Amino acid sequence: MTIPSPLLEAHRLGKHYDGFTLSGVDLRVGPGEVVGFVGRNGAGKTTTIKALLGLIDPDEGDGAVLGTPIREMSRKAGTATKQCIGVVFDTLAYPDAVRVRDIAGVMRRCYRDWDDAAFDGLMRSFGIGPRMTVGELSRGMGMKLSLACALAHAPRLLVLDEATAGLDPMARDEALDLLRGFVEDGSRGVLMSSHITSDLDRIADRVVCIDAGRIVFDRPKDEITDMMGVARCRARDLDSVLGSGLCDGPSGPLVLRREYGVDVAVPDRFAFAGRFPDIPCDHMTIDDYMHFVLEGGSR
Ligand SMILES: Nc1ncnc2c1ncn2[C@@H]1O[C@H](COP(=O)(O)OP(=O)(O)OP(=O)(O)O)[C@@H](O)[C@H]1O
Repeated sequence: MTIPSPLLEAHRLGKHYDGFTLSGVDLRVGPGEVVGFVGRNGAGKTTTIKALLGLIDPDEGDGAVLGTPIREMSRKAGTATKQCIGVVFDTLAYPDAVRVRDIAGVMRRCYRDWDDAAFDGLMRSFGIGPRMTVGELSRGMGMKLSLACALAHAPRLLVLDEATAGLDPMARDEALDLLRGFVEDGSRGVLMSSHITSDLDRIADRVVCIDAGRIVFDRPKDEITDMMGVARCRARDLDSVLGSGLCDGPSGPLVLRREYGVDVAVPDRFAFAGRFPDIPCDHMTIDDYMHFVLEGGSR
């Protein structure tokens, strides 16, 4: 089976700032994929995204977006590629006095494949009138405007940095449906950084976690949420649970000590339940798994 060319890829990407180093970052978004990019505040998500989009120069490594090398993204070769990328950061890039309809006017001139009907339809469904000014939009409405702009120029790749942060639960549902629909034909992809891991539980195909500038896991989401479990053990169960061989992850067992007992990450919760029917084993969320990887120990 041939692996389709990635829409976005980074190899050993690095960037040094005073007090922070991004190092050895590998990342890939394939056609048809929604990739969730998670990590604590200051872990390096935005730095990675900016390096991929040519907004900052990486010090090490390389990568490509829609086949264009990332070091070309800020040059002439990147201009055509940028026509095919939709980017949403968590801040609005438009001045307060500009009306929504005027933004569409500017976008129409910037993007070859800009689709007025798609933009108008999205704005209607988001409840944002064309005469509203940017200054009149709430944070969530601003996010919706950015998302509509990103989607209405028919991109092949969407890069979203905390784009669902300001949305209420209903609007988030709507935005997640749009993103799922966006990748449905199998040719387009989404890279989405988010602290709202429940959004990623719902729509991500893969989850990549960065910590202190390094990738700490890159796993299919279903492997975490469908297969893995959190065994709620008492201290006296620990030796038999860890000795069973049913809790060994890629780098050994992952254990989190709690006030009431010990949580153990379980790669296959069905096998665990068969062997230890009396020990409660909950399904794992992305949040749980991040806690295990970022804060857990081996015992
Ligand atoms: N231009 C810059 N100059 C110096 N340091 C910077 C610069 N940009 C980012 N940093 C530092 O790089 C680190 C990573 O920042 P980054 O914005 O990539 O984190 P993040 O994972 O996106 O965080 P958050 O979840 O809070 O948005 C931080 O310590 C930040 O202070």
